[in-house]
Amino acid sequence: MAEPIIDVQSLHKSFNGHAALSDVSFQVRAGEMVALLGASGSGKSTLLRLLNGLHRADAGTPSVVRLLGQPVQQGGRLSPQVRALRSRTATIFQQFNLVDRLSVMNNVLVGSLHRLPLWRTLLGRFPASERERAAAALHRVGIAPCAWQRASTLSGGQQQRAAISRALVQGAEVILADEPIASLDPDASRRVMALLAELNRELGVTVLVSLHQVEHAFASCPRTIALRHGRIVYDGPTRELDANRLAELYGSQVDELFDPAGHRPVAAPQALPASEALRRPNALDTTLDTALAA
Ligand SMILES: Nc1ncnc2c1ncn2[C@@H]1O[C@H](COP(=O)(O)OP(=O)(O)OP(=O)(O)O)[C@@H](O)[C@H]1O
Repeated sequence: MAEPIIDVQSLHKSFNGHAALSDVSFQVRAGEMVALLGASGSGKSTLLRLLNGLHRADAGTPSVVRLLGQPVQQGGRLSPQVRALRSRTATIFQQFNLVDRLSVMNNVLVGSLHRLPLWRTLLGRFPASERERAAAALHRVGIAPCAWQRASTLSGGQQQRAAISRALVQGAEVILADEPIASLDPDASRRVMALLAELNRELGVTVLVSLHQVEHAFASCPRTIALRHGRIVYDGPTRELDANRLAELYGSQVDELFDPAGHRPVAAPQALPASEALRRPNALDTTLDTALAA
């Protein structure tokens, strides 16, 4: 069987002597879409940050993280491959992490920086192939008409779709999404989750997405890994996580895992007309270097 694309063994992480994660082990295979479910403080963000090397596990523990068959860290020491692995892995954050005053197009082009020579990135001169790739990504996520707007003028759902386009332009093989819908309204949440599921299904991108609410795991993720107080309490088919099972696993915290609006089916992302982006000249690209350097 193929090597897992995410491989976590006996992961331990504490902050100021308090365990945030204890003995966490799991594997994710290429092409899976997995929900990381848990109430507030259960360790979801900490785990995702350990996966991309933004946190180190506790020194002296047997903690191992491997991504795409390469080591990220072991026993609290980062591997030299971390930077290279980050270019093959995209992290999507709750707060989108776009540069507000750059156009959506230029934010998305940031995904291509790891492929380009420094002089091009400093001059903001992106090759036509990268611009076409960015325009296609914006079209795919349904926000092509917004390509030349400032990122700050987009709605939360549109900003999150821009962040996902950046991951597409990057060519990420794995998307680690840290509560990507936590600040979105229900409709935008469903569309963003449907989009992640579409990319997983159609492009084979492996997705690990942390979620507060089980409804979204049901709608989009065949498998759920549930965390409670920093430990895995369930790892299996999402469909087997009924209300009784969740109550058993989470006790009084269970209410946090249900959307008060209830379970509704996920809408397919709306297909919008082709981008004007392909027709636009380079004019705004020159602002990119200044903004990135600031
Ligand atoms: N940088 C930090 N310094 C100190 N404690 C931290 C830090 N980051 C996380 N923690 C603690 O680790 C535990 C797990 O936090 P984490 O943010 O990973 O949980 P979470 O499941 O992502 O929560 P939420 O859903 O609220 O974002 C919590 O007790 C939190 O207070």
